[in-house]
Amino acid sequence: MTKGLQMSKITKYYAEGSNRIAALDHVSISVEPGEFVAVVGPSGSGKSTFLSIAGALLKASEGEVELNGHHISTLTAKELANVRLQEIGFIMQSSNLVPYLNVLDQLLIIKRISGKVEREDKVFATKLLEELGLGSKLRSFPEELSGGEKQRTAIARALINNPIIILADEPTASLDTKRAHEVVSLIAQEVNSRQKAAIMVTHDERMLEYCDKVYRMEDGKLSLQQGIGRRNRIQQEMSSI
Ligand SMILES: Nc1ncnc2c1ncn2[C@@H]1O[C@H](COP(=O)(O)OP(=O)(O)OP(=O)(O)O)[C@@H](O)[C@H]1O
Repeated sequence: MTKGLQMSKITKYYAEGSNRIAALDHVSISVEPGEFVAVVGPSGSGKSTFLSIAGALLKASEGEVELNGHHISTLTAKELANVRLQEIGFIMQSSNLVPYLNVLDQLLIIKRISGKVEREDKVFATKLLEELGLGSKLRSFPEELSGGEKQRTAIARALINNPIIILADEPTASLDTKRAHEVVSLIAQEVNSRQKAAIMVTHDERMLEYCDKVYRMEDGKLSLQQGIGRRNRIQQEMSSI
């Protein structure tokens, strides 16, 4: 069984008048538990389409998506909604927090949607928030948080259901350089310590140093960028010894 996320020969067509355009063209990628992958590429190259298919928000026209060895391409809408809730953690450009919920409740609402909130859920959520440096902000509302704190809450929310994969769409778009580094290094740390598979779409070249591999999307085609990314760098250093 393949762990993590596997996408095989994914093609996505959109109708454009009487024509169809291939927004994704035979895209294949495998992301293992504990692996943090970046996807870069110009506007319109297919990154959002790719992330939507990886996140079970959009169906591929062709190809297979496997999450921890389970094919998700054949699931019903209801089953897909469940996969999104239980197995995928999303971190978006702006944190998308619910304005009238405090930081702790931002996490517990996710638990409430998936069932009953148990005492251990509260303990887990509190520990997670403390680990992400939000221990003193449990009762704060989004308007009382800095941009970095909002994104850290969003990271905690993405982790609360112990998902298989984390998908981050431009998570640093609304942050200054210092906060951007803090947020992406935290994602990298959590991905590593919790052994999550993670994909981050980014325009920010400075964030690539935290990623194990960097892929480039160009005209719907995805290719691995050699020589960039942490894992590549470690391999290069080892081979030069
Ligand atoms: N719903 C849609 N209907 C038709 N065409 C679409 C649709 N969504 C995206 N496209 C087209 O598919 C291609 C890929 O779009 P996509 O949004 O995936 O690119 P992107 O790399 O995420 O761009 P950006 O960085 O600007 O967000 C583009 O040519 C776009 O115009």
